Amino acid sequence: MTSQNYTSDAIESRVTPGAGIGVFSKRQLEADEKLYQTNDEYFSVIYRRYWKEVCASCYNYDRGIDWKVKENNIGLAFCTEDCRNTFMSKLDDDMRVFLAKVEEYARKRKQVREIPDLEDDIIPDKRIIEESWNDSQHTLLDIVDVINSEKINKRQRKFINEIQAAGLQAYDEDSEADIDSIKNLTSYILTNIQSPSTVAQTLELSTTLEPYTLSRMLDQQVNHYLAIVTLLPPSLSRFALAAPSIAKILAVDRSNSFGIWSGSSDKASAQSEERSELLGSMLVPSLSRFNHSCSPTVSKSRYRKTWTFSTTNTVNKDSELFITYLGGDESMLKVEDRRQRLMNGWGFVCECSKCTKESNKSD
Ligand SMILES: C[S@@+](CC[C@H](N)C(=O)[O-])C[C@H]1O[C@@H](n2cnc3c(N)ncnc32)[C@H](O)[C@@H]1O
Repeated sequence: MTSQNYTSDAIESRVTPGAGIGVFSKRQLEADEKLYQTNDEYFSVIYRRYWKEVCASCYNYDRGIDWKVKENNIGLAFCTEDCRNTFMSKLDDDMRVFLAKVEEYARKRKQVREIPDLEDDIIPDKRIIEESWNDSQHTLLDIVDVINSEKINKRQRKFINEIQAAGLQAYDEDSEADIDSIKNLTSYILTNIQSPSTVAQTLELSTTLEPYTLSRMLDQQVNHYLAIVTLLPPSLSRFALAAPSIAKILAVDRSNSFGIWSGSSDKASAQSEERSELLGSMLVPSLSRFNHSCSPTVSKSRYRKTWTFSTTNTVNKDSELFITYLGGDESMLKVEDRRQRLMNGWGFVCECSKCTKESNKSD
């Protein structure tokens, strides 16, 4: 068993053959049994396009209507004053300064017009990714030194300006994608300040997928991260995560995060997700030990920020429990197509009982 344990008397995490760690029943489970409900700390990002429509505190979304209660200087909106107070009470003055600086910095991205030549890009492999992040760790330590120096001299100012300028270089015509990346990386640091144990849990998760489809995205994320660290007030500089940890969290994020779909806010189902908009994403490490099966035994649903996991049928004691990583209609696909989607999206060959049975039949 690992620290990724569950408080429930019904389930626990255990090692499972071929797929790292999975979630198992500790006793016989009935159909429709609620297994786990969480409001745990997590990393999350509401995509820039939707920031005025999604309450940053409870994720309330009402058909795309803008919320009136706003904290403009940190780029967040709230459905009620209560939600604003709940959210803001968790931020001390230094955190507010940091988030306001990030918002100001992210807004500058919209003014960048220059699009680099996008030809001849490669997909970075594990070695290239590790080298890039490891190399950036030296720069990160230099930045932290500058932040903590009593008086910043001309040379140090120039160094910080260069780091910040590099973070604003466009890699995509869609400036909002860059802003989402800046905000997502900021949420890693914020979570490290507010809940270091969440970061520790996340670093324990396994993933089979690299987070980048192109090397310019890797460069850009390294540049974004270093620029964000320059914005930390001295008192918070010790919370800057080491660059290799950021690389790991990004990889886990890509294969473990749950989408925040507009349709699943008030009644969650795979079908409503299909028809709705993707408002953001959240990574909940305490829910990330469930492996995938194309014939799942557990369904997950979200009401605002609370996730509930329930059984779909009876489950014997000591059985592994599975959710599906695929959307509603995807479960109807042929085994080859399902496996391809899981390979593209999560980087593994699905060996679930349904795929194994169907692939034996088609051989
Ligand atoms: C959300 S995590 C699940 C927890 C993970 N097993 C762990 O040890 O942290 C997703 C990862 O689990 C593995 N996985 C999940 N379902 C699988 C399956 N049906 N077949 C093979 N590997 C699977 C893959 O490595 C995938 O990237």
